[in-house]
Amino acid sequence: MAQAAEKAYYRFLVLFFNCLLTFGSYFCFDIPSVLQNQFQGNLTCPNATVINGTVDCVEGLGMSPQQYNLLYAIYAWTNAVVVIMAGFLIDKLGNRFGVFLFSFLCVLGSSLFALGSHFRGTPYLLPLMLTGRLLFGSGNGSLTIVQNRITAFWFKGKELAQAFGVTLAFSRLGSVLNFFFTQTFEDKYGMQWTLWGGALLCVLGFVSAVVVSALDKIGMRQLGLDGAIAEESRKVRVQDVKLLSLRYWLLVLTIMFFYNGIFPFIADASKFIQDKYSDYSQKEAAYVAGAVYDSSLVLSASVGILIDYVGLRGVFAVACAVFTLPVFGLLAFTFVPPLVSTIWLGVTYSFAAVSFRRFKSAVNHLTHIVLDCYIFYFISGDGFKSSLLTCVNLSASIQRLAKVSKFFHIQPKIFDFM
Ligand SMILES: N[C@@H](Cc1c[nH]cn1)C(=O)NCC(=O)O
Repeated sequence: MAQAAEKAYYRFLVLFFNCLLTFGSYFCFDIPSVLQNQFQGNLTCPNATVINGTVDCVEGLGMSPQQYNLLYAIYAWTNAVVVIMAGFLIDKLGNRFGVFLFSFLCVLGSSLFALGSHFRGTPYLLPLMLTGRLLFGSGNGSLTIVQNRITAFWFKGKELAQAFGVTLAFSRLGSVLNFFFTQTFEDKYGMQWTLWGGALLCVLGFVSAVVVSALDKIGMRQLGLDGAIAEESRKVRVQDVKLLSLRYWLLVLTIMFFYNGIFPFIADASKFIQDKYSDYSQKEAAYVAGAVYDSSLVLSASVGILIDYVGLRGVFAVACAVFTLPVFGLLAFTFVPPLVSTIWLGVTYSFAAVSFRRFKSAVNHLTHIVLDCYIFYFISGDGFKSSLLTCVNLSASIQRLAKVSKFFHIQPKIFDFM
């Protein structure tokens, strides 16, 4: 008689909880962007006046723009560094250990971040919130790697492309809902409850980690694969990195510079829109900024099918980098409604993300490293130092790339492209 783990419902159950792993952390990642006004708002508003129904002083945490951007930079740096070690750790200790550890780090990080907001006006606020983002950054990127490994294992040779599409869509849904609801929630319940709400969504991720681990363990045992996977993982050699071609590296660089423009922009987009285009409320500005993720959510699946059909991933990646350039021109030098720019950015982002993700979990690992480094590059303006670090990260992470690709037997696909 066929075991439960061999049936379709079992792997779709795994997929459902696997998707929930990152839903909350993606939601949390951009909470600061929606609430940038409050993060940078005044500690008190003693002489506030109301003009046309809006108060001219926003009460908030009193951060400077630099301190606000540091929240994203510290996430990016720890994410980038930890993801390198995470790869090796997961290889040695397994997916189950990975989901527990990294989803726990997300919970811890987002909780510390929320706790920090209670220390408004004290010297503890920034260290607590930065430590929160640091721990959150240590968990989130690495969690996506384990998530993709689990999807790849359960859907290898079956509905793999669709499963990756659904996983990505679920994460995007987290981002989209953040830009739709966080401001309304903050209006009603205040900043502290909003941040605790984000932490609660990360707890949902942790609960899903428990369920996914259990399903994975039971299923692997039924399939008699537990030992085989560990053995395969140990056989992978670091020298395999030499097999990656110049064409592959060029694609990596393209995506790296591409992401450099996307996430730093989203981090500051809501406030930028309010500052530059005077007739946008905070809520409207968040909707417009979130349109990058909205279009990505809507398009990812169809773009995936298109790229699977026509191939040319490298061409798509380069083309969307080129077509993104005018967006920043529009935003900087014209008054064309910003929704045009954010939807446009969402379209090119979808093509870039999908064409890159077609290299499966191994490359996803690399994506996180490169894009996160470049968030710092953008924010700090310290190009040389961060470029150096990125190179170090790249070479270290490519070792992991070779490992993971072998592990999932996806090398033939990668080398097809090259
Ligand atoms: N580490 C995440 C950061 C992120 C960005 N938006 C939501 N979370 C990441 O690198 N994601 C890659 C992606 O394409 O979403």
